[in-house]
Amino acid sequence: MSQMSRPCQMMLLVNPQSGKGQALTLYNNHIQRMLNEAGIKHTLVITERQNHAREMVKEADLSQWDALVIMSGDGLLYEVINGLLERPDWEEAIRTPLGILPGGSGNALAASIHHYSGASPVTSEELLVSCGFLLCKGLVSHMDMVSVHLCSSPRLFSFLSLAWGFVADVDIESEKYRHFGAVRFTIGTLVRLASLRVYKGRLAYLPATKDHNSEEALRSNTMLCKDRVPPVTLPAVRDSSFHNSCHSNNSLKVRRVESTPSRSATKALPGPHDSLLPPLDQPLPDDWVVVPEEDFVLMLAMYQSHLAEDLLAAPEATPDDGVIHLFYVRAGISPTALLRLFLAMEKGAHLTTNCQHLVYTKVQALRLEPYSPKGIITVDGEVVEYGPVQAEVHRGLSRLITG
Ligand SMILES: Nc1ncnc2c1ncn2[C@@H]1O[C@H](COP(=O)(O)OP(=O)(O)OP(=O)(O)O)[C@@H](O)[C@H]1O
Repeated sequence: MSQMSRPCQMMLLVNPQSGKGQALTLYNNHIQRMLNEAGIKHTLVITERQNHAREMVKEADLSQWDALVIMSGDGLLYEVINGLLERPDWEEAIRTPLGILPGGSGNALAASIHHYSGASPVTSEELLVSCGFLLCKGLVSHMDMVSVHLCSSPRLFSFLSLAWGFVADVDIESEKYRHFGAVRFTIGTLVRLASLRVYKGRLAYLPATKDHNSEEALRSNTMLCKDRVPPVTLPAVRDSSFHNSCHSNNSLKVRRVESTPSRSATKALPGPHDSLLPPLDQPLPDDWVVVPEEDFVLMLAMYQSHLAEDLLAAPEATPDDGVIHLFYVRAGISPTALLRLFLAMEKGAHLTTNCQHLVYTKVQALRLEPYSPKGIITVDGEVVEYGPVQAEVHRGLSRLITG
């Protein structure tokens, strides 16, 4: 963790439609004064439509900005990260410190940052104030980034989660309740529990090793991504008003293949090289583990602690631990037992419930091949192309203001 020179020029992107549609009011009532009192100059940018933020950061002169801060749900940060990684100078661009202030209904990253600070859980409004304070402190950590390959869409980058089955369905089906705020997930969970279904597919993963998530591994990535040098001369001041088994080892290694991982079709595109993933249509190397079951209720890959404000899905996760926290729930679990798991998840206690259907393991990469022709896969809560998907973690690739 390093001390950021006080963010002298911050671009604050606010999505006025996020969550209950109150992000601008929250900015005016809480954040503007906090930033002004902390002496942080910021330019307010109100996003006007989908992909506005993505296009803006793709084109922006990043030397003018010490930090890009998002006040919205996680969806806007997802756009910003993918915009940065689409730039020809992606290696430098992705080192721009990123911040988040909760303005959506999920606010998973904001809740994770609050959790990493060691503070006890808080209400939604208190979370905003807490994240505001952490932002003003301006400490920057590394944050893992996961590259995600889909069948025919371009590779994309994820900072939070990859979901299939129950969690993805609840996330998307509950969007119609987003004006209720975080309660939307509870409503969505109850609705989906009433018609619990089984999702068929094949799941495989490359287990995490001590070596790959060691401090040395982070340092080697850090050497590639040296901390951003603050601009020497700052532009003129901007007007801020412009505006268990839970556990695992029952999996079998099965596939044997001749081929070694080759660079996939994305090699000409910006972004880091995925050294662990063969092309999606090719077999996996034999050090991958193929899960023996093919009937699931959910698959959830997490790289931050929180799945939503009040869902501590991966209690052990830290922003730069270099691992994907992989959970899956096997078919056969009763709706009551699944509800119990989600209730326990509010305190991160689901891993100690002795649920025989829940499996948790840490991985470096994974591949999922759903069998059913239709369904939902989400990346950071956004719907992506449905079909085979694979992902690889890049330790500490980006920078996150964690306070
Ligand atoms: N002015 C706007 N009008 C409509 N959509 C917008 C606008 N600005 C941004 N967006 C889009 O809204 C989408 C959702 O944003 P985001 O996830 O940040 O909020 P949310 O959906 O309310 O939050 P959550 O995911 O926590 O429910 C993003 O894809 C973003 O591109």
